[in-house]
Amino acid sequence: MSLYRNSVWFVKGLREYTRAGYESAAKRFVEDDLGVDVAGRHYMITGANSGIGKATALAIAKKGGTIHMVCRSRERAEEAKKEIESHTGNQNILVHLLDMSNPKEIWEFAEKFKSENKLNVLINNAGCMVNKRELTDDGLEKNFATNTLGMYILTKALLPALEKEEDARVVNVSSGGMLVQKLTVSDLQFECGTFDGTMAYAQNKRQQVTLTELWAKSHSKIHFSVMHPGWADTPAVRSSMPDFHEKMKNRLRTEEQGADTVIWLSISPAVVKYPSGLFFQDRKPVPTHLPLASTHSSPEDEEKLLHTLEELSQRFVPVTCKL
Ligand SMILES: NC(=O)c1ccc[n+]([C@@H]2O[C@H](COP(=O)([O-])OP(=O)(O)OC[C@H]3O[C@@H](n4cnc5c(N)ncnc54)[C@H](O)[C@@H]3O)[C@@H](O)[C@H]2O)c1
Repeated sequence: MSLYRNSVWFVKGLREYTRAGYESAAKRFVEDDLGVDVAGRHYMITGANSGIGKATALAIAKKGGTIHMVCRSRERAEEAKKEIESHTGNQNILVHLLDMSNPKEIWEFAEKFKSENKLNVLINNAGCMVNKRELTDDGLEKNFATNTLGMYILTKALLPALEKEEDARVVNVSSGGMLVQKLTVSDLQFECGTFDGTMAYAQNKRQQVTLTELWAKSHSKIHFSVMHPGWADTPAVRSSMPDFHEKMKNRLRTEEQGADTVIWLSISPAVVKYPSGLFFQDRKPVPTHLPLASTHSSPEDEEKLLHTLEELSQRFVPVTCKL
């Protein structure tokens, strides 16, 4: 079944996820959709110093939005901030240092952020594919800590701030790779069997889709979406998937093409015509399962994911945030 899923997915990818796939899809884009001025609105983008995150930050800064860049490295973040400022003339670009694999730091950051800022749109873009099973200082598997638990805690902690604002949105940058995975909740940190970084990443990205669907149901004041950027030529693809990059480099999307749907979901008034909780590719909702792939999960498993993440995340709430 896994061979079936991988083959169907790769053929689909060659048709849809490449640069040619983007160019073909872009023929139906409505130009006016991005014709908005978002001055006064605040956008938080995780992993905003490179790739799709930076292209998103640049485009939204051009439209006048205040950008909160959430990054790990001060040096790389400051360099990207300068580039965004000089390209756009927008001076409302703020850098926040945060390691998305450190749950305690995320809780602390979100508490402080909420007390000092407003937030209209959260863009969960930071992500990683670590190919060997590595643990963080907290003993968490690195892909899970960054892609699932970190994203869960940041979103959870910022929901009250988002709920206070008009037209609040959460945009989760997942991956079409999740189509090959069925949600697994019994082994969230990949302790059993042989570790496969690509599959761990795809499982995390499936979890992001499930979380988006669940949050959309329980938080009606916020518009949630999750998306696949296509296959874009970014530092992550170059370093984590060197063989794939080598074979595909002439067919990959640019970072801007990968970011297009993130930008559209974050700023366009056209988006809120769609129900909350959908999975998008090239400005269009698309199915979250491949045909005949048996990847549908039970409502019990989906609830269990939420419950397990909530329980785990609470272990890292600093005393100051509990007061
Ligand atoms: N490029 C693609 O083809 C592709 C395809 C599908 C999904 N994606 C997703 O797009 C998103 C952006 O990736 P990209 O391709 O632009 O790669 P990238 O390497 O340019 O960007 C990833 C960003 O996440 C940041 N990041 C990673 N771990 C972090 C941590 N612990 N704390 C803080 N920041 C952290 C990195 O520093 C970087 O800024 C990711 O979620 C990725 O999974 C990309």
